[in-house]
Amino acid sequence: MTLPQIIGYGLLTLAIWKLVRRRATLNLAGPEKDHWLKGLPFSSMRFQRYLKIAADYGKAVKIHGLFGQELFYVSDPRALHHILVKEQHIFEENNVFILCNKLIFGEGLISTLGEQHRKQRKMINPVFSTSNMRQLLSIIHSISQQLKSVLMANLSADSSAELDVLPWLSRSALDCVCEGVLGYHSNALDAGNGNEYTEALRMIGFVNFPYLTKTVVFRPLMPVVTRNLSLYWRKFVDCLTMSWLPTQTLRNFRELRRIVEVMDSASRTIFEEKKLALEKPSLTPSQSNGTFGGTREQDIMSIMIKSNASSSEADRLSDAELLGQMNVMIFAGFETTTAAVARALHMLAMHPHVQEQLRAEICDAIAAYGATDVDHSYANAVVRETLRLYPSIPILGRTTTEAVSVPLQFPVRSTSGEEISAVPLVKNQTIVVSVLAANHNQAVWGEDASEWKPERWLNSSQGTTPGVKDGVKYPGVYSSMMTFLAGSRSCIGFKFAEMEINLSARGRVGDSSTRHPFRSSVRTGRGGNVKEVQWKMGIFFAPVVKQPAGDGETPQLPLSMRLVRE
Ligand code: HEM
Repeated sequence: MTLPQIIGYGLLTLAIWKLVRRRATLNLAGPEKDHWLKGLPFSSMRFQRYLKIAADYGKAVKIHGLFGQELFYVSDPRALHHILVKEQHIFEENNVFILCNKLIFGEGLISTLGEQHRKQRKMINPVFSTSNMRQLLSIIHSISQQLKSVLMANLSADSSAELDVLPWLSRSALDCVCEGVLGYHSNALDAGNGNEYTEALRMIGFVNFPYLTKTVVFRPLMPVVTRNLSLYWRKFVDCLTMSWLPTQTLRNFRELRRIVEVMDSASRTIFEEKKLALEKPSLTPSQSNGTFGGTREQDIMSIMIKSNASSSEADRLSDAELLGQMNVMIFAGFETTTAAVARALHMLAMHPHVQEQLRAEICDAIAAYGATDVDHSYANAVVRETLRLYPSIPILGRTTTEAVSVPLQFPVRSTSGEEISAVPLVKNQTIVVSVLAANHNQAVWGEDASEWKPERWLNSSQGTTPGVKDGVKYPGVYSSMMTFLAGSRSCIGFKFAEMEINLSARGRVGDSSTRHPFRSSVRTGRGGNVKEVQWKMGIFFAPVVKQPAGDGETPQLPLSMRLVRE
């Protein structure tokens, strides 16, 4: 055995020992663990399982993770307000999450805690104002048009054709976030024109190769490695990434490291070019177009750099912190929106009547106003309902920094069966926030909570507000749903995301300039097998084709599409 392997196994044993010797502390009812090692089985049926646990045991439940670790699985509205808004400082992201994000993306929002995070939010929040987002509308719209052209090139005039739309939606989402956040033309939709940076960014998504998921095995080791090997930990990583170490996991790790290096070097160049362009406004746009295509100064990073430069010294972020935001935002805004647009198209494909109604509304609006950015209420309803029912990030973690009691809206049972309306937690308790169960909670969304019904958002004008019942609602930043979370660590880019998903989804159904929109329906077929799409739950949801028609693993979304001529 080699030295790095001995150290690796040693650290793993230490981590396992720490986990195994944990005491039972969570006084809550919940399902038995299915497996002594794995806890809850992470099978492809996780979606239904996570909902069933909340339906069977209530909105605060004890579940088990790896090595029997007790997890507080929570979707109660009052508890989530307490955890994410009121006492957020007691419920932080865990060390492993923060440290890994810092190693991969630098010092951006998802890599910082406490005062540093608060300072960053204060600077960045105004950058995502509605007026700044509206400035980006035309850029997103033109990328949506380009997506349309690419899809149309794959369709013949009259007959329908099957098309895996997922890679194109992913490329389009990357172009949107690169243009919107960096002012960088990634040209991902122009498939033959990728450069090293664009390819590296594509690789951090789930569609191409989920390096972040596949190297997850190293994550628990990171705090131990960085703390105990201090200055030498980089050397340790060098050993791990030596080319002669054979396993696939290590190869994935090496590839992730290469991707991080490409991202880091490119974002530094873009950052320097931006600073130069802002310092020397006399340069013409073509002079200021640097290695990566220059900036229009409307993008989020340009606005952020400008506003940072004019803020007080106490509020100002360092260059390293500004740089970190670039990588973090590309990551945070890329596959989350890909998944949401893909899900919206899939839902429209399965509900032709909704698709028809949406198309009619879009065509009517265009006939009446002739504009491309009229607000479409039915399109908004389709997007909202999709984001509610299928949140791109279904569950997320937090850890308590001190012992605390969490109040509940809806009482649950303790381990011994008595009713409790608050849950005492010890320090370092791992919490699983279930966005999924919150968004499906019948107590606030009604008995049809798990049905896809865009109309529920239209009825709100008749006096009922979706997601509010008897004064009880979730604290989410977006329409009372938890998809973009709540409080000071909620999604900072939700307005950007909503705008992009809305334009991408309605652009596929009705189009203002050509009036030759797409129709899609789920494809049946080849070899007599129906291509049934299933959404696998991981860090994000990803569509795959069920066996035997597909392999049940490769992310893809085959739709049958045809052009509709009026
Ligand atoms: C459908 C699309 C999206 C969904 C569902 C989504 C959801 C979320 C969620 C749940 C979080 C909290 C994560 C956590 O606490 O661990 C988050 C954070 C974040 N999101 Fe989004 N997001 C989306 C799109 C975007 C976009 C387009 C951007 C940027 C342009 C963005 C930027 C961020 C950032 C920077 C954070 C970290 C905020 C912080 O820690 O203060 N997101 N997002």
